Amino acid sequence: MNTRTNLGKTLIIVNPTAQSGAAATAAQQVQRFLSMYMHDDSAFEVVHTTHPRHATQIASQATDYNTVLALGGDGLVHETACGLMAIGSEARPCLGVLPVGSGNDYARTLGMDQTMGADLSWLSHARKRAMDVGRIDYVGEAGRGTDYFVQTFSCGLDAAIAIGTYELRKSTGLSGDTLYLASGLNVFGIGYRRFPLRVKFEDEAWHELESIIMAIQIGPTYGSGFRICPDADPSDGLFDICYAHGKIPRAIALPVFLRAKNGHHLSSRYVHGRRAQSVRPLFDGEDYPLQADGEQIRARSATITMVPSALTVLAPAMSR
Ligand SMILES: Nc1ncnc2c1ncn2[C@@H]1O[C@H](COP(=O)(O)OP(=O)(O)OP(=O)(O)O)[C@@H](O)[C@H]1O
Repeated sequence: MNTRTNLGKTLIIVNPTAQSGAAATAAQQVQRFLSMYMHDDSAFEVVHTTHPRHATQIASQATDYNTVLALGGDGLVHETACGLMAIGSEARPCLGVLPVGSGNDYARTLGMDQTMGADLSWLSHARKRAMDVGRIDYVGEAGRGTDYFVQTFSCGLDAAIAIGTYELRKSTGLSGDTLYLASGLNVFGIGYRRFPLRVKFEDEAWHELESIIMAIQIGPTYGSGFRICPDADPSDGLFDICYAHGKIPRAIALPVFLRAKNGHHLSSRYVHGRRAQSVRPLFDGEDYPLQADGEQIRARSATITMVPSALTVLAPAMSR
C-alpha cells in the first residue's frame, strides 16, 4: 500500500471516547497497522483528543500536514472540519474519516460503510472530493460566534433528538439507529411541542413558521441514517432544507417523522422542502434546540451560509 504517496504527511486525530470507547480500540489497531506496514513512521502521527473541542485546536494547527484523518464519530469530524476551516484554503489539508461513532452520517455521505473505522486499506485508492461546508454565524447570550458544519444543521425536535442521545448513551449504552430511535421516542413523547420560528431564505421575505423540525443539510442524512433530505448533493453548492410546519398533532407527527428513515416523509402536506445558499433563522430564546453535526449550539439567531467546495475530502473509490 503506497499510502504515503497518496496521503502525504498525515495526522490522525482520535476521539478515544467515541462510540463509548470503541474508537480507542480502533486507534490501537490503526497504530499496529502503521507500525507493521509503514516503512517510514514519520509520515503518520496519531494524536488523541483529551477534551471536547480539542480536535478543532489540533486541526487548526495542522498546516504542516497534507491530510488529517478523524477517527471517531460525527462530532469529531465536525470539530476537525471546524479547525481545518480556520486554515486558509491554499494551505488547508485534505480531510479523511475513519468512522467509529454512533451516527456516522458523514461517512454515509462519503459512501463509506460503518465498519471502516480501523480499516486503512481503502485509503490507497481513495479519491478526493470537493465537499461543501456550511458556515454558521450565530448570536447568543455569550456573544457572537462562528462555527461550521459538514453534514447537518437543524433546529427543533430533530435537534432535541440529537442532543438527547448524549445522556441516553451514557445511561443505556445504546448506539447507532437504536440510540437515535430511543431518543426520538422520548422527544416525540414527553418532549413534543411546536416552535415559533422566523426564517428568511436568501433575500426573500421573512416566513413566520410554527415548526417542529427544520433541517439544513449538506448530505442526505442525520440521526444515524434518517434520509431527511434524500436528494441532497454535498457538492452542489446548495443547502437542501426540509421543515415541518403547521398545527401537526403528535399522532401524525411521529409517523411522518419515522417515514424519514427511508425518505418517504416528503409526501406529507406538513413537510416542505427547498434549496438555498443562505438561511437566516431567528429563534424565540436560547432554549431552542439547535445542533450542528450532532453538537449542540446555543443561539438566538444565526446566519447560515454555503461555502461551496471548501473541503477536499477522501472518499472510497467506489462512492458516487
Ligand atoms: N477526549 C475527549 N474526552 C471527552 N469528550 C470528548 C473527547 N474528545 C472529543 N470529545 C467529545 O465527544 C463527543 C462525541 O464525539 P464523537 O461524535 O466523535 O462520537 P460519538 O458521539 O460516539 O459519535 P456520533 O457523533 O457519530 O454519534 C463530542 O462532543 C466531542 O466534543
